Amino acid sequence: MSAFIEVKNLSVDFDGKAVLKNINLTVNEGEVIGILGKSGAGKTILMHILRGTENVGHATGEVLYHIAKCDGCHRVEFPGFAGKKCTCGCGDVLKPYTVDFVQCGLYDEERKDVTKRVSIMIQRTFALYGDDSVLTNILNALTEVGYQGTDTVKKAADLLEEVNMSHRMIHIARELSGGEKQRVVLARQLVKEPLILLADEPTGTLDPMNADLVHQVIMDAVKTRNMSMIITSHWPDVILELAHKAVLLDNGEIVDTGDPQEIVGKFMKNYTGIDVKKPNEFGEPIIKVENLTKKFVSVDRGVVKAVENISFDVYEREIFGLIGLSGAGKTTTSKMLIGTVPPTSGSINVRIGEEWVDMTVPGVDHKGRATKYMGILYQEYSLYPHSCIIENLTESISLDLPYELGVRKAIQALKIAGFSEAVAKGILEKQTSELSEGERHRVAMAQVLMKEPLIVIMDEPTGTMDPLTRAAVTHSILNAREKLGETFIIVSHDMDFVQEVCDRAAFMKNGKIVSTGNPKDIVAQLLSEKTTGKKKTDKNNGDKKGPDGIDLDDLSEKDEAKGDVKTDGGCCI
Ligand SMILES: Nc1ncnc2c1ncn2[C@@H]1O[C@H](COP(=O)(O)OP(=O)(O)OP(=O)(O)O)[C@@H](O)[C@H]1O
Ligand SMILES: Nc1ncnc2c1ncn2[C@@H]1O[C@H](COP(=O)(O)OP(=O)(O)OP(=O)(O)O)[C@@H](O)[C@H]1O
Repeated sequence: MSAFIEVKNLSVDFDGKAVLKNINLTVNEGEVIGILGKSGAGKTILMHILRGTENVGHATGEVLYHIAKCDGCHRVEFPGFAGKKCTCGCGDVLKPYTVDFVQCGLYDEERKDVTKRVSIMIQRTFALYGDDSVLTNILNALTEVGYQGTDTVKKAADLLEEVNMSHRMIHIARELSGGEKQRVVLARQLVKEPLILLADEPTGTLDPMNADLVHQVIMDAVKTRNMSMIITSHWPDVILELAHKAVLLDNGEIVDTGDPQEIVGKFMKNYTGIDVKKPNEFGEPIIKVENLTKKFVSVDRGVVKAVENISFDVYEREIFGLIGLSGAGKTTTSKMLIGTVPPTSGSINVRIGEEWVDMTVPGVDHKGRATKYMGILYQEYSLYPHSCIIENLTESISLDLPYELGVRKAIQALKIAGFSEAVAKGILEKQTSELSEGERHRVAMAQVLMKEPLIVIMDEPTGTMDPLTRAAVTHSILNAREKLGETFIIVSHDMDFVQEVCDRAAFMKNGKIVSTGNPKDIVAQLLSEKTTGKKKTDKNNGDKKGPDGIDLDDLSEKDEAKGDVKTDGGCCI
């Protein structure tokens, strides 16, 4: 295998602050490299440098793409093709070239020839035309790369088949579930016939079953197309399953490279588990939910029963988990709890002090009396982009405190959200764009905590966290509960987190709560349903294992049966 990319002594800084330090890395033709590292380690910066379509900080060193290129049509192939006839059929012979992304200007043709064949999937961002159908999204992608074949529609259909999305061709993109969106993103990227796929946390916020489906289609594409891939994931299992070689990035430096098993072991060596004791007893009920139902009317799906007749109590100081596959009704439930989505029927009462507040009655004198003591971290959180971090944690959320007190509280809240004291102090004056995705997510968590809520609802709080950061946050949540007596409702796909942090959990399926109890038992129940339908991918041969594995199309039909698509445009009834 020839070296395709060689990164030599690459360093990147922003105004003198180093974020990548002396990186050396080789990616061979068809090789899959997994990058592990804590939040803020520099994974995304490295991916963007390799993508080569934007200037990222101030870079020194070399990022060499060894390629074979046709002088006539500018087609680029792996270096091993040098001396062979051009693959586009133009008749010219491919010649060896090396392009250095550090030296070469952003708009230089030689760089653009290479970046045309580099694809990226970015964490938490579904780069799709939301109002267009899935098919139109792929046709647009073909137009964008200048595809002029007479078989454009067939080509688009083939790509959708490759990512197992043939059954969703005419669906509107924004109405797809997260896992489906990610598969369409992949199809759009495959249009470029990439030599390398840069996958930055492609499945961070998906439930285990959808994450498996996405990994499977990514891996199948990598095998059948003989692409190289660099994948970052905070789930060590993903690296174990997909990568030939792993790299451990820490604080901008590569501290180890080698066999994925060995590197994952090193990454996890400081993971000590959680030693905060959970209490056996809680206070009186603080939330009472009875026969709660929410129906939406959707243009293409008619009436969707997002939540159907659920009842549960949450006790003061309890950490209560809501788990279930994508589309089960968890987010809708949490939005009804905080009062942003009105229920179709049923009741939600929240106790503030000695008084019960009916959350179904709007107005400051009704549900408003409770909502000011409740905080929610949305899955699709956002920060104020034109304010720095300390402003985001104070003025922007109308917290009127003397500056020094604001800073003190902000540092406390950032520590609960998993930042060390030194890092918390260091980021206060930074703009949100200067933080990594995981760091921004944890600032949003701190923003919720700044308002001293009695009840905290967190929707997918660990989606962007590596296991070590997650352990720090688990610790802090348990400590916060012990010291401050807060009550938490945690909606999560992260089964380890649910088991570690929650006192009790409810399993939601098709809008209903099917069981409530000890988090370990509830997680086991969800996972047993997942494994019944799981098909594994082997990184070495791409075969789909498991005679009992069910077909992807079967799974999709199940998704459809449970209404596994979101419709922002749907209205409430
Ligand atoms: N535009 C920027 N200006 C200054 N610093 C930045 C900028 N973008 C990122 N950084 C810093 O660079 C470091 C690495 O960021 P990066 O996004 O690569 O982290 P990451 O490993 O991908 O983390 P995560 O897992 O949280 O996404 C972080 O400390 C971040 O604060
Ligand atoms: N505004 C809406 N209009 C129409 N249908 C909706 C709307 N919001 C949610 N739904 C549907 O309700 C069902 C439950 O969605 P919900 O987001 O609550 O599930 P979830 O369990 O939180 O999923 P995820 O884990 O993917 O966030 C899904 O079928 C979803 O498509």
